[in-house]
Amino acid sequence: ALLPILSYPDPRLRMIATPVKEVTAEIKTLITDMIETMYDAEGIGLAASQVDHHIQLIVMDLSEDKDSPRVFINPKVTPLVEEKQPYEEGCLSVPDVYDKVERPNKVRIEAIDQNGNAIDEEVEGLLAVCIQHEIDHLNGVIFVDYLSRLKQTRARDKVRKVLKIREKQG
Ligand SMILES: O=C(O)C[C@@H](Cc1ccccc1)C(=O)SCC(=O)c1ccccc1
Ligand SMILES: [Zn+2]
Repeated sequence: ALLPILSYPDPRLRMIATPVKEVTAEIKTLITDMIETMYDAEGIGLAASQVDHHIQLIVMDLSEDKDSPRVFINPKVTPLVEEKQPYEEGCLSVPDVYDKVERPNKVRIEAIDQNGNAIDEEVEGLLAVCIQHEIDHLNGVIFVDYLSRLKQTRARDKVRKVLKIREKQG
């Protein structure tokens, strides 16, 4: 089922996600719904916080054909390089706002997948950028927090406008 995505500056986006103890049937259903919602919203990632479920769960799919979703539960990221690179980021909770954010672009990801198997990978590029963006969501951080006050104000105004247009479209 499609889930409603919370929009900036909704305070629920600032909640801290709790660790997943057991991958229950409910969580497996949530994973399916999040993947469907991510594709519908044309995103490459989605954190459970964005759909008002405050548990440490992320889904991502960077593939061309949108047919290889990845699930990260209780993810931990460790930078593997000192220097940070700028990358044009977007966010499904801040529609139509894109801006450069500096992040380490090579990281180690430790997590578990939906079957409880350990994930321990070194990734770089967009995958590294996206996983850090999603883990930020689990910690109540949104990419606009890294931008100037002026850009944050503009982002709030932009989201208000986009939501009004979407309401009219019904
Ligand atoms: O809000 C989210 O977490 C999803 C977000 C993930 C993300 C994209 C790009 C950089 C960092 C994190 C999106 O999918 S935004 C929309 C999108 O598909 C996109 C935007 C910019 C570059 C590539 C893809
Ligand atoms: Zn986001």
